[in-house]
Amino acid sequence: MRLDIVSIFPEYLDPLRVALLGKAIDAGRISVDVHDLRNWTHDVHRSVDDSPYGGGPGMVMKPEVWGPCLDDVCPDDALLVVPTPAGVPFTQATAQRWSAEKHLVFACGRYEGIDQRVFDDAARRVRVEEVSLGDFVLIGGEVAVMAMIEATVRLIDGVLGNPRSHQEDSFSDGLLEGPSYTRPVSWRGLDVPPVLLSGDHAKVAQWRHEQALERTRARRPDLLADPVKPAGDRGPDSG
Ligand SMILES: CN1CCN(Cc2ccc(Cn3ccc4ccc(-c5n[nH]c(N)c5C#N)cc43)cc2)CC1
Repeated sequence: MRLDIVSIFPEYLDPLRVALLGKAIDAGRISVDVHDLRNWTHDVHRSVDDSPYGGGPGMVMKPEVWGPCLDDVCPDDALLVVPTPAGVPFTQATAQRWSAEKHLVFACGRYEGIDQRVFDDAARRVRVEEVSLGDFVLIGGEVAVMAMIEATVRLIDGVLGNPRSHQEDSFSDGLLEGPSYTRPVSWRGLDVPPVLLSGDHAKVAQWRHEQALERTRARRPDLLADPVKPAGDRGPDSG
């Protein structure tokens, strides 16, 4: 998988080159190129933003800068991902779907966002997905992009040391995973649940499922509430 990321703070993406993702880059399983949007500016001040039409707070990022940048960075067969608070929710199913892509391009906005015409124009030749990391407001797209990339790339064969790790992810069976334990068997007066020491794999599996259900009921009843809702990713046409 090829990843291209555009930002006015390219150094913000440096953590992508650490640990497992760094190993995946070194192993050639993924390539990561980060582009400084200001390289596509035209003026001495290297301006990337301007006041919003119709008034309102803050500034909006200029189409005359983003357009030429995406013309250069995003080929027609890539998927262009735009993190935004107004996007379709990013979920494990989104990550699963994206993990099959050959080329992802991420547009990291700042200020109050990017002129909408940038994506309306891009959509004339590439697939565009405007996606939100969650119901909270960040200052820019970089943190969201790093989370989305990590969630997506870890699903690519060979990136995680233990392939079973993501096969038993939270959400993969629709439930939160239950508690985990390791040595020592007793710690500060707290003991590991005896069933985990029993060696009875069927009982361990049953107990873990019960714990997952109990935790999901307590913390995420919404995951259990609507059996009619489509189980997986509703994809880019979900409006
Ligand atoms: C008058 N209007 C003007 C717009 N604001 C909304 C608004 C728009 C952008 C920003 C800052 N920002 C800029 C680029 C960018 C990308 C992603 C995210 C982001 N935040 N939270 C997520 N889950 C995100 C993701 N993924 C935030 C971003 C902040 C607030 C309402 C009032």
